[in-house]
Amino acid sequence: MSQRTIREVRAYTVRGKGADYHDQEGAHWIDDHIATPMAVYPEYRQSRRSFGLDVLGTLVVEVEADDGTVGFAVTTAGEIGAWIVEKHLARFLEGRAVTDLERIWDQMYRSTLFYGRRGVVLNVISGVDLALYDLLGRLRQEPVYALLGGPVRDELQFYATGARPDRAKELGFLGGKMPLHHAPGEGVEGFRKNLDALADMRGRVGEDFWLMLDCWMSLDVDYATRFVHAAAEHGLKWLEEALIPDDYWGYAQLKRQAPPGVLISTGEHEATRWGFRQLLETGVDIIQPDVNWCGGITELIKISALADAHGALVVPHGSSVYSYHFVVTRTNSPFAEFLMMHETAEEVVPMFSPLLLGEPVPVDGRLRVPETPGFGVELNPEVPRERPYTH
Ligand SMILES: C[C@H](O)[C@H](O)[C@@H](O)C(O)C(=O)O
Ligand SMILES: [Mg+2]
Repeated sequence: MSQRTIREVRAYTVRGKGADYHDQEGAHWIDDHIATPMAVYPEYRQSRRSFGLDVLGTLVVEVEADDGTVGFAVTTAGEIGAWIVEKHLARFLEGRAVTDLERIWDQMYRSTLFYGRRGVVLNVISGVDLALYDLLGRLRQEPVYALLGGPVRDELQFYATGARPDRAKELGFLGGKMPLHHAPGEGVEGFRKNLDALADMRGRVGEDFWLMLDCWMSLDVDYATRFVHAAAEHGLKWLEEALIPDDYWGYAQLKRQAPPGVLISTGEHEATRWGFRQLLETGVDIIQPDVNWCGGITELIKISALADAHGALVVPHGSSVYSYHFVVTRTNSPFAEFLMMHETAEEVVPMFSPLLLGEPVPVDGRLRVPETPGFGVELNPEVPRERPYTH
């Protein structure tokens, strides 16, 4: 490949499903009275959309090389993300070599420190970084996993996240992770209902199937400690994201107080090597960076190495093909998450459906990552998109 440069960067928005998988319409298990940090306010307990979980929508970043080859990626950042790409970040890419991944990442990060560091800005940086990897793969005619050192295993194995771990077992997954439904504000009755739901599912799936609970930042240390001890009796494999992401001290305390045998996991709302350094120092067992949000693959490489040195597993949150190409290259990521986006979590559907064409899904809980160049997916031309800003 002769030295290619980047000709143009473009940002588009898409509404409904796609990379913002919380942007669903109608009844869906992912918005059915799930415990959240907003559950301290009773009026926001039933629906996460009621407090705006779906406000961002999907961002599509396209990066075009000087020979017309286009790489792209999708993430959760919507119109605000499109503005950041077009009005701020494009300057660090256009005219640069397509191989300048480290310098471009570093300039995007340093130049946004005064309003960035985490959250939506890191979602956007991730989207740009992933689009660059996609472009590089397409230009070299190689899958992204080959750019990352090649696979360490022939296929991925998945656990499923959704309301129906019993169905996940029938579909061949390693385990099932359910949302916790009741937050501390729902009192003793809520605590009991949370435990009953776990006990009931344990009864349905039998003794050996992995069962995990996702608390989506809703608990406090006292509740989480009491709950994880009670849940250990029902063979809980891990308790996920029990506390708000900023409470590193709480995670350290929870890890110290948790019973041996139940793992403590977190990190889907954490970003960058510095955020994960703080998290790893708490002693948590599994970190769950989302490659669409934590800084992209350029940053996930660093986060993963840091986790390996701390003896922690890296099991990335969701993010479909963007995770699969990474997970298959790392021994400290022995399995992956599959988020069940089917309304009742009874069937396997592509996570970002209908936005991507060629998005692979696990069969019998397993997947051989396709060898197609880049991330191996295309944008579905039938999904309407808009370019709200230009530069
Ligand atoms: C099911 C959870 O509440 C979230 O919607 C999901 O994104 C998540 O936290 C996960 O781990 O998949
Ligand atoms: Mg989670």
